[in-house]
Amino acid sequence: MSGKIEVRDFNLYYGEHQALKQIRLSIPERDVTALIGPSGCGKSTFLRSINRMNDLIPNVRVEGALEIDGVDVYAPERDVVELRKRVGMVFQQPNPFPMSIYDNIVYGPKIHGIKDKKKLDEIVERTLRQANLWDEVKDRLHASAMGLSGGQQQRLVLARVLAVEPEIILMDEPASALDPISTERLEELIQQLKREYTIVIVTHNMQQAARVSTYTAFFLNGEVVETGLTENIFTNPQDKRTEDYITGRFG
Ligand SMILES: Nc1ncnc2c1ncn2[C@@H]1O[C@H](COP(=O)(O)OP(=O)(O)OP(=O)(O)O)[C@@H](O)[C@H]1O
Repeated sequence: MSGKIEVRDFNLYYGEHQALKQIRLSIPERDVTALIGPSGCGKSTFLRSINRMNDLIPNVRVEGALEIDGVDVYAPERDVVELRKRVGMVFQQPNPFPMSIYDNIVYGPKIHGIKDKKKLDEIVERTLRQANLWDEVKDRLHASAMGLSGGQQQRLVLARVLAVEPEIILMDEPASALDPISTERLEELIQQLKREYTIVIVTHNMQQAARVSTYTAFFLNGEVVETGLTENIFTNPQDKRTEDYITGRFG
């Protein structure tokens, strides 16, 4: 069975420096895949390759195949705007736009041509409910998003991503700037969202990977060393390097 995202012999270079080496990975649909590994091993680079965020960095070159639903993300005819609509992204630091909660969410749908006020209102309520934020903000939708707590901002960013109806959500250490309670809420949310979305999450926190993901890929020095069911990776790793990393011998 092929995955939602299929990666074969994928290489990425920053100028002369090869940051990803012969990546082979199959990422299943409607589930959570965690990318783990020590700092600098290429996790974020790989994540950004999926929605071509690396295109924004000069001198980046890629080789090999990275496909979503069997279509190459790097094909010359690929529409990058449409790609980023299908593949949303949440970063380490919550990054709401400096505008109201409401305007943050309708920003994407408006760009994609939705103008009807009733439809926009529906999108705001639906996505804030999906992000478990509605009850906390429903009385202040027109207040600035900058007044929300960090944890609320991260859920708002997620609602903003959901507003353009993506299929895949990429998360780059989404909880690393959050307190433990906000982290727990975000992890619960990831569990809910995986029924509908394909989620790929980079995390430094191995307990978090174990809690939220079904599949894990272990990266080291730009390569995928091992990939499989999270419980197998954590309890019965096949590669000595995976074992050394998950038992805390390095990284
Ligand atoms: N914009 C860039 N220009 C040049 N080299 C880069 C750039 N971004 C990352 N790199 C290099 O690519 C390699 C992989 O970095 P990347 O950030 O993907 O690793 P990571 O596993 O996500 O690390 P961390 O966990 O610290 O975020 C590193 O050697 C890094 O220095």
